[in-house]
Amino acid sequence: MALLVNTRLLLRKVKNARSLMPKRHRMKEKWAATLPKFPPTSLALQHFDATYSVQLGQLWPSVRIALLSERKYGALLNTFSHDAVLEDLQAKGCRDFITDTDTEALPCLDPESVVGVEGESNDVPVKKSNADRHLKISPKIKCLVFPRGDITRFKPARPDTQRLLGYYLLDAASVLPCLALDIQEGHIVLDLCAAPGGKAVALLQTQAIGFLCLNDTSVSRTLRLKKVLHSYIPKELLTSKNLRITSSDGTKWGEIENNTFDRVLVDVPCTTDRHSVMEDDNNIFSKNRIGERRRLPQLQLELLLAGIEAACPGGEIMYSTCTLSHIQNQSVVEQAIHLAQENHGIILEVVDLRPLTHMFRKTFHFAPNLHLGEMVIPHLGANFGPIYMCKLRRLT
Ligand SMILES: C[S@@+](CC[C@H](N)C(=O)[O-])C[C@H]1O[C@@H](n2cnc3c(N)ncnc32)[C@H](O)[C@@H]1O
Repeated sequence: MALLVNTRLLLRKVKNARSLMPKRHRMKEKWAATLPKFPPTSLALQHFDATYSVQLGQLWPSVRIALLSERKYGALLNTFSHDAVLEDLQAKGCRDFITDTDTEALPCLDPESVVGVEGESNDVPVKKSNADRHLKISPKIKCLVFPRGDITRFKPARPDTQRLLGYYLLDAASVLPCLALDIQEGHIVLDLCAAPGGKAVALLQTQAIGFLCLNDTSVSRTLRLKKVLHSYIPKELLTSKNLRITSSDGTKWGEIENNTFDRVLVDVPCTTDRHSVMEDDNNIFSKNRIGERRRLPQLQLELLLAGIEAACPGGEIMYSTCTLSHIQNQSVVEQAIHLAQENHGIILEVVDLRPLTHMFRKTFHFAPNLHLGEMVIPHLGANFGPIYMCKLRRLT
């Protein structure tokens, strides 16, 4: 009898101890022998330690700590909702980081407008635009954040009388590519990898889009995207007059519909660094996804090239990821600029986003001196990102 009681006690202790363990060690009903020796989160961290310590140098230890700590969210305000959500969130201490900016103009931009690309392919010259000192930012997009160092969590949004939710929770830095895309009245816009739809909801807040094409190759994720749209956007704006939703392979888009769109968002699949070091589920560093991970830069390049072809001459393309990886960020952009010219005769310039980083420097930490594009790097005081973005303009 005593033995039975002791065993029960022991089992209860093990159960309690398990609930205190990090998520990766809490695999449901699995015996220790079947747990992977190196869980994907450890493999991801090993990989990042090896590559990012070289790439980011002295910055890596602080970025690493932030990546492994609780992330910060932003509440993208749904301006279609009838509830007084803005006032409510402001009363809780949040501020709209988009309107509450440093209005002081960017002091001086270096006059250099044509630069070489860093790395081995330095023979490819990249034309950089002369930066607009004052960025045009849609006054309709609002994203609320708690102050620096405050990691209060947002409550889930509630539906209003029309069943529309008041805000969409996301990494506040992922609104930046949407702001920088600079949607103007009547623009025809393509979001090539759109699911689950956070950025699409942000783009629609501008209320300026003439026609929006949303695409994602995954059928299940496209269904999620449709659900998200119905939870945030009034149904009269979700008709075939304004919107098309498809589940095609985005790499083939340029062959079907080229020279068409004023603005193209290419928010590609990537190693999703924060997820990869925190969650074992659906982790691209798991052993059975090695091939998929190795193919990512090629897929990203093909998607960006398709987006470039889909844009019209004069149109603008935003490439974005949520990884710190140089190979998935700057290298992809460099190669795309080169191949667009070689294979399709398309000449591109890189749009200087320094006015944007200057404007939002109170809210985000940006990587210093990036040669191509801009990147929000995680920081304990403002734990957003990583988000990389690079904007291209078609000159021909
Ligand atoms: C980073 S997520 C996009 C997130 C989305 N933009 C948002 O803001 O919610 C990348 C998406 O690319 C999609 N994807 C992967 N390969 C693709 C392809 N060949 N064509 C189109 N979409 C693809 C994935 O299904 C995934 O939903």
